[in-house]
Amino acid sequence: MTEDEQKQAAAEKAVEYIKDGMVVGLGTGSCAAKMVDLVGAMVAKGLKITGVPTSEATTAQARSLGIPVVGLDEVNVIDLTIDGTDEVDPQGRLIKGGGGAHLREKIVASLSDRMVVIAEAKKKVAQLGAFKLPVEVIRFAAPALQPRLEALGSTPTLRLAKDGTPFTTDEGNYIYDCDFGKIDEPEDLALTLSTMPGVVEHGLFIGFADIVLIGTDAGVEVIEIAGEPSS
Ligand SMILES: O=C(CO)[C@H](O)[C@H](O)COP(=O)(O)O
Repeated sequence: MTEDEQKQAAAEKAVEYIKDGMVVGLGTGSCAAKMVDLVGAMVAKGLKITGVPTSEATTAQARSLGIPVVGLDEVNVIDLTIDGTDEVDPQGRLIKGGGGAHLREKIVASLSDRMVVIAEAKKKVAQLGAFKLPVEVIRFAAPALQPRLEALGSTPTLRLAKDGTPFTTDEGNYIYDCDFGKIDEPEDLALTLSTMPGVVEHGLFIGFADIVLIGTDAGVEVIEIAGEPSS
């Protein structure tokens, strides 16, 4: 199976968790986009599914497919969120934010009854940290935060857009991609980053994933994660 086929297989398995009438958090990224396409096909067949998109890109995709989309002012409950990931470890801890949408993604996931994570096989890792941790920061604070992120043991690189200017998130912030090497204590790092003034959100998702679906050559691996508090 190619990576693309693995993503497609994981997305197809994920939409089996969607029932008629559900409010569904719609993730961001190439794997999530395949899931959104499938949700669009379900809506076209007559299922009543309402989407809560996690980015402007996903909002545009969902609207183009005829999926009714709402903001957080219009929903009380999000039944299920389906989203991709950049890394997932055996405890279901994630690094997200490769697409720069982890702020909205984490908010939507935190409001959801369940989070289903979908990915191709290479995203499953023994230990988090080969993927640089995205840390979204307020622009005003960016120059001051670079040395502070270095002091935590990382090499932070300001993410740039294709034109060489700083990449700006949907919320108008910057992102430092932080190379921490292997992350021994993700919970401690998550807490440290969350308490730094100027840091808006980091890409560590701990305690969010309920089910992880990994597309592999042997089919979709279904990993059920035992519940723990999220951070
Ligand atoms: O966190 C994300 C966006 O902020 C994505 O879910 C993550 O980057 C995975 O994307 P892809 O499926 O394209 O590899």
